[in-house]
Amino acid sequence: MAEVLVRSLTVKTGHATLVRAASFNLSAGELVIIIGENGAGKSSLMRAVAGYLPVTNGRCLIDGKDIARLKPAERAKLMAWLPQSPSIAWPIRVRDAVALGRFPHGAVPWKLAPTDAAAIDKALTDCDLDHLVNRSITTLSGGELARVHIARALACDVPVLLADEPVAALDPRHQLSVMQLLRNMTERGASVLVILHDLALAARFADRIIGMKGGEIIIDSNAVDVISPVVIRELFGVEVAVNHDSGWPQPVLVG
Ligand SMILES: Nc1ncnc2c1ncn2[C@@H]1O[C@H](COP(=O)(O)OP(=O)(O)OP(=O)(O)O)[C@@H](O)[C@H]1O
Repeated sequence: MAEVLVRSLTVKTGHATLVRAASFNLSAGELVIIIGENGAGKSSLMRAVAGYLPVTNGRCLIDGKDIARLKPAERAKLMAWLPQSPSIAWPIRVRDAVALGRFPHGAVPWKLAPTDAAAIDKALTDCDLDHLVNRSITTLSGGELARVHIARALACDVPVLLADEPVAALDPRHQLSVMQLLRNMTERGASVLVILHDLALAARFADRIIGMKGGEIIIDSNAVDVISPVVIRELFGVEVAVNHDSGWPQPVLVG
């Protein structure tokens, strides 16, 4: 279990400010979802939290330790980051690609401890990849490959998971099952931060939703507060009607 505290985080590159004074908490057992228009700064914020983008001002702490000061090996034991467009350059088998997720625990694919093998097998099954374990990743469809990357992140089995649009390439059934997997992780105590463009999925699964615009956090609240016509108009410049019949706010584009 781990807690992430982000305080007044600013990221600048050249003359551009990608993230401006962002502050939020990600506690153990929480699923927090970031939404916002293209270019709002969501990925930049997540990359900075993950320690892969230099922070200009502010701090990002994990259990009180400054993430930027952690050695990569220490950080990898605490936090997994699934980028928006992950890539593995070699034509390796699906199972070996997922096994890469066990590197932070000292595993190598040709010498897996029983705990490593169990984590890999569970991630493969959870991501509906059992029938593809021996396929080369270069032969997979876009959605199948996306599920391999998600499985690799799940196999890390670390306290904090950051995932940048993990379900964008998935069909509705796999979108729901992956979001449910993330929810299950939080129920076991993990802290999960996800970027999503699907507002209905965000509303259904999030404990909190962070709305970003122009590099700033505009709102950080529950789904009912964020998925409202006023806030969605401010964040995205579109009109929505919101239906609450299913127990969570479901936005529908209107006009
Ligand atoms: N190295 C850079 N130099 C200049 N501008 C950059 C750089 N990296 C990112 N940006 C800009 O910063 C802004 C935020 O980018 P970011 O990738 O964080 O957006 P995002 O909210 O994740 O968008 P999307 O929904 O399209 O993935 C964008 O306008 C992008 O063009």
